[in-house]
Amino acid sequence: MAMPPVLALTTGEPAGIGPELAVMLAAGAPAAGTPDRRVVAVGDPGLLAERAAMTGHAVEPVECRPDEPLPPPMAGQLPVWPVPLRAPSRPGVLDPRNADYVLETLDVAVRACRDSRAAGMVTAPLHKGVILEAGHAGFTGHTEYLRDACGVDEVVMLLATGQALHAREASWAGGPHLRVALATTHLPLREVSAAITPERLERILTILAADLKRWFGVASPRIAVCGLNPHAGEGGHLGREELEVITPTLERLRNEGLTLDGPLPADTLFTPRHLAGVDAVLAMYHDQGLPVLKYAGFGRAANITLGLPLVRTSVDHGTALDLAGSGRADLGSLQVAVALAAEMAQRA
Ligand SMILES: NC(=O)C1=CN([C@@H]2O[C@H](COP(=O)(O)OP(=O)(O)OC[C@H]3O[C@@H](n4cnc5c(N)ncnc54)[C@H](O)[C@@H]3O)[C@@H](O)[C@H]2O)C=CC1
Ligand SMILES: NCC(=O)COP(=O)(O)O
Repeated sequence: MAMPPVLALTTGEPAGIGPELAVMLAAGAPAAGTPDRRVVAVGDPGLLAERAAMTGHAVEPVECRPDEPLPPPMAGQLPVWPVPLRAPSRPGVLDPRNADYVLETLDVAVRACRDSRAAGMVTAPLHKGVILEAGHAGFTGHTEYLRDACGVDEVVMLLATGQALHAREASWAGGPHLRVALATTHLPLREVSAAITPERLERILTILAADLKRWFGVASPRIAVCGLNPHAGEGGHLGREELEVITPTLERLRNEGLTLDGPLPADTLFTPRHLAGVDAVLAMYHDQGLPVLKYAGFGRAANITLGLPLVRTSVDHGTALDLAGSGRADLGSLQVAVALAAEMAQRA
């Protein structure tokens, strides 16, 4: 039987803002221009009902079976594929007993995507620290968890904001319309240099170029690559990774047909002269690229995992434990992430 094209929204860390954002999404009208995809929350229906009441939203979670079509849409109802909390959850108070709950919501969504019961998954934020505390050694985030769950060798974290969220041909032409990808994701800074290998850069750039074409319709992507060191190494005086690893790798990939600028000093790459005509920037590490992206569009950006055999988008923020239960969290990034997943699902 043909299934309705739904997006699975994992509701994330139960003590964070994810559950109330799911409720707020169900309470509001779809963002303008969003392709018609229904959202089914993945999480504990009781938790969602409690957060709806706490934040003053008249939203009723309706339990549905993941292997059956959703009931007809009704205003004020939020369909839920149920996953039971392992322990009661209070806003702002982390409990390692719920780590398995959070991971199970991801497993349910991945299975639904792989079985074509969902057109894609959108993830509300989880708390990496509490999952590690619960004993899931090596857990570093959705991106790496989904890589392993899908059995692929490499994935790429890309954040986008503004017009750069949408499939189009035109490259950067001014304004806060950025796509920023990362060569390394959740690594301590002291381990970044060793992780910047020719093999990793080649895998990341190959996926990035292919998925800019696939998901964003960029026919011949041009990617600007940051150096690792100040002034891209200052000719080897401030670090040798550019000379020994990054430059030769870019050279080899150019010979294979990729259009790559750099390595460029990261402090000047994010200026109009260097961004003009660029389709994405590759930063070497998390806090080299993401502060710029978040300055340009925090709350209106989405995170996309490239290289997966399924559509996954996410919010640009974390669990915001300080806001959980208050109803004051900004819904903007989740709306953007849902709209982008719906758009990507049309191209899948
Ligand atoms: N997609 C995901 O699952 C992500 C998870 N995280 C995780 O979240 C946890 C907390 O991370 P932090 O660095 O504290 O970042 P955070 O994004 O949770 O909070 C940073 C600041 O932004 C504010 N903020 C965040 N989201 C907001 C929203 N929707 N509306 C209004 N204000 C908002 C918070 O109140 C706080 O002041 C960490 O465990 C981190 O790993 C962080 C980023 C993404
Ligand atoms: N800063 C982005 C981030 O931490 C997102 O991580 P992930 O859980 O989506 O892998």
